Amino acid sequence: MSSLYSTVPSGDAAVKAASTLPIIDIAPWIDGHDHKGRLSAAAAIHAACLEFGFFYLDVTSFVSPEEPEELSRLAREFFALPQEEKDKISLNNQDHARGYQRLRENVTMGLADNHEAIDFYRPVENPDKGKVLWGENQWPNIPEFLDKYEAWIDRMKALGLIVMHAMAMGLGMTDAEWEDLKAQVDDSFWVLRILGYPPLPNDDQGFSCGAHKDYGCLTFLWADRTRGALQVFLPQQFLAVENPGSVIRQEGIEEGIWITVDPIPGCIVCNIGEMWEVWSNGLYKSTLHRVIHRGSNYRVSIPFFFEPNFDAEVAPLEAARRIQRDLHLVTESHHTHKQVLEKIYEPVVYGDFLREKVNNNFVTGGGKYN
Ligand SMILES: O=C(O)CCC(=O)C(=O)O
Ligand SMILES: [Fe+2]
Repeated sequence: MSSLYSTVPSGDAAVKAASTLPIIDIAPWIDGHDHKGRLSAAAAIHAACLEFGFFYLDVTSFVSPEEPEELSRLAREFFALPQEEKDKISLNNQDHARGYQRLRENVTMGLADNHEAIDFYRPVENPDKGKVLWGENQWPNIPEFLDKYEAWIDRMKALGLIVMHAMAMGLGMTDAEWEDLKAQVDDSFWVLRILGYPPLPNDDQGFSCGAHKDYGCLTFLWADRTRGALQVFLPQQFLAVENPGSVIRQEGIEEGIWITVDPIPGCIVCNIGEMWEVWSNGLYKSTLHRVIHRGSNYRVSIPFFFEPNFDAEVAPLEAARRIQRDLHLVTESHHTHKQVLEKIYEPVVYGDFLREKVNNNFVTGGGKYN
């Protein structure tokens, strides 16, 4: 059910091929009767969240392979249009969040990201483009674009609830606790992003997408076959035993290494965002990742961000606290665990957190990933 996968080394000296991200098959959660299968998928997700904050989800039982291929074809058709055509759905026409963003318009930590993108958010009642995040989505005028993407959004929303349920089981939540958590995500304020990456020139020291953590709940990333582009940061603590010689010191962040996470047919890459850090009271960490695409092709990726409801009050879950207390009993003398136990994450209302983030980025001229 869970297997190991080694990624291929990229040319970048700071990247080592040490990836062992698990592949977790969601099938038992699609067919209703395999309780044991569900439990072991839930346990595998729990282990992956403790260790990496990233894993592959095998979705062959849930998504037909042609579906995302078709989305990618539609995305390429849009990105191949003349600039003036693309600018007709610019996010500046709307609430500065929904719409098309030009190549290098997004800035992460002071550097322009070498990608273009279209963003869609959950539609709102009474849209008002003068209000942060409260405008209307702008769809390209390409036959079938809207229908195919809406079908994908519905599918990813359903997957979001499935993975959340599996995570609740992985944390040992009771049915009642799961119902409470479900009520925070059953009207997800989702985001769909369609990203287009021309190759980053060799002499460009920037990034296709700078290092960031996702800020929400769950990210489901479908990407085309391009290899060596997406990189995930693994802190040293998880690598020390396996491969002590390969740890690269990183200035400004923890020690660790960047691994490449290549696409696997039939799988999407799943990672957890900062809201899961709060729910799990830091038991799960959302992980830094970035994109460096230096190949010769135009890369397309389509992340779907399954987020909490806009008004969800996200606070540490009792189930995570139970696990932390158990850990504490096992390792009572261990200083780090004492600190973990004492630190309680501040609750946040997801919509307030998101609004602040978007506002700040707008004021500072920063980007989505700052
Ligand atoms: O394009 C990718 O592979 C990753 C994009 C990403 O991390 C994001 O949009 O948050
Ligand atoms: Fe991301």
